[in-house]
Amino acid sequence: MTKKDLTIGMLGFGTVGSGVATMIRDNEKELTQRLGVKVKIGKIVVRDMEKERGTYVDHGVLCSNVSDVIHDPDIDVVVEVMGGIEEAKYAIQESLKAGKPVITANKDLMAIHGHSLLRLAHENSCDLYYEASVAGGIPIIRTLEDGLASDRISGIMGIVNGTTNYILTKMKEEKWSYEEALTKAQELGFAESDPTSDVEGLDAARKMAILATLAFSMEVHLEDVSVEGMTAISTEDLELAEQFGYSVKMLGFAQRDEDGIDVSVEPVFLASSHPLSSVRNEYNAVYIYGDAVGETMFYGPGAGSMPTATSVVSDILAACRNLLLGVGGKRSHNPMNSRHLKGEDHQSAQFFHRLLVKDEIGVFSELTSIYSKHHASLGSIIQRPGEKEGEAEVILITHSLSRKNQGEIINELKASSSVKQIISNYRVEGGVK
Ligand SMILES: NC(=O)C1=CN([C@@H]2O[C@H](COP(=O)(O)OP(=O)(O)OC[C@H]3O[C@@H](n4cnc5c(N)ncnc54)[C@H](OP(=O)(O)O)[C@@H]3O)[C@@H](O)[C@H]2O)C=CC1
Ligand SMILES: N[C@@H](CC=O)C(=O)O
Ligand code: NA
Repeated sequence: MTKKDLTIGMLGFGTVGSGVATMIRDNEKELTQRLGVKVKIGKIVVRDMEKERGTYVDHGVLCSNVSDVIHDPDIDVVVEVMGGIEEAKYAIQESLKAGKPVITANKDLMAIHGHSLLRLAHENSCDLYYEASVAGGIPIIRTLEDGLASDRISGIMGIVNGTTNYILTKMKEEKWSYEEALTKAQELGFAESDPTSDVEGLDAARKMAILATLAFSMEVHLEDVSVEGMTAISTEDLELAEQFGYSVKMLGFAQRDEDGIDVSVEPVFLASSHPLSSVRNEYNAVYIYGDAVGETMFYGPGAGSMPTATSVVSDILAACRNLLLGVGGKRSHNPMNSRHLKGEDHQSAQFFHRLLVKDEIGVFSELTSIYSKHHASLGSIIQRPGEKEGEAEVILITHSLSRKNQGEIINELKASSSVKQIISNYRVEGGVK
């Protein structure tokens, strides 16, 4: 291909799209130097042509029809930053079929249709890059695809949703209510338009499915991720965690051993000494265990206009470079390992249980016999007076046990006449204190 300026067609001009346009304008010199040719935005598709735009844009480039971009022969690279599933999927498929490399920030789409879209990209000798879809400003996809490609990854633990980490930080440090913190996260623009997917863990689950696919070279699907949201976490739980040397974090896990893989998103009591415990506000961090490298951690902003644009524009550079060299779409999407999900009997973790029990002789020994019957040994067991006469609170931290056994313990505790309430039940990570 002879070297000419390259033209981007962008689908969407919201938080991310406007950051991309700003970066291409402000970093023009650096980008041109790195690529050897100039990159310019030729067209931008928006929904509302009349809307006031905070970022400068030549109104001649705005259009309202996706087809105006994907079928325009002058557009070399398509950037999908409009979000949603069906229309975005159609636009990406058509662009790839038309031989145009695509960059997307769309985690919702990649978590569901990523496998088929990546195959389509390879079949059409086009690149499909999606760095911004997980941990917006952290180059985590490149890290798994390239930086750690030589190693065998056995586990990932990550804070991959900025909204929930922001809420938990503000509830703990500023004593804000859950509602206040969520409203502020929405105002600051990190929460999804419907924040249910943030607080119920679905946004993090999508990101963990994408990361697990890359880490384990396996087709991990969104349905493979077990998800528990954060809405049941109380201020009391946060205080209690602190007293015991933990912080409460919404963590994504992807773990693999000889029994298979286990991918989850859940609220966790994380030891305060663990590096992920110090990740505050809307920041993201991904902790990766490789057999050879050992422990690594990648930290940075997980969302926001310019951090996310950094990943999108780096992807644009990579796609443009390949286009100029005529080597686009060479990376095949061909997971090496067949997917085998662990059953609950092979998924193990430690647990923190807080129970309200009758303050009577024999209750303590009944409790310990329930735990030992289900093969749970206890790291700590503490009894405190309850608020009412005749009640006591018991806090138990188990050693590692299977989720199956933990489920059986919970069922038995619920059925016991000595147990009035299971106040809280959390997975514990980072060592029993
Ligand atoms: N915001 C963030 O920090 C991050 C976002 N992402 C992902 O990036 C993508 C974009 O997010 P974000 O920029 O926040 O979203 P916004 O809602 O801010 O912007 C969406 C843009 O797309 C346009 N648009 C939406 N639907 C259509 C449609 N059907 N036809 C034409 N134009 C359309 C909108 O037009 P109009 O302006 O006229 O309304 C708007 O310009 C999403 O997939 C998101 O998950 C990923 C990482 C971080
Ligand atoms: N809602 C998401 C935005 C980025 O993916 C988050 O809070 O992390
Ligand atoms: Na990223």
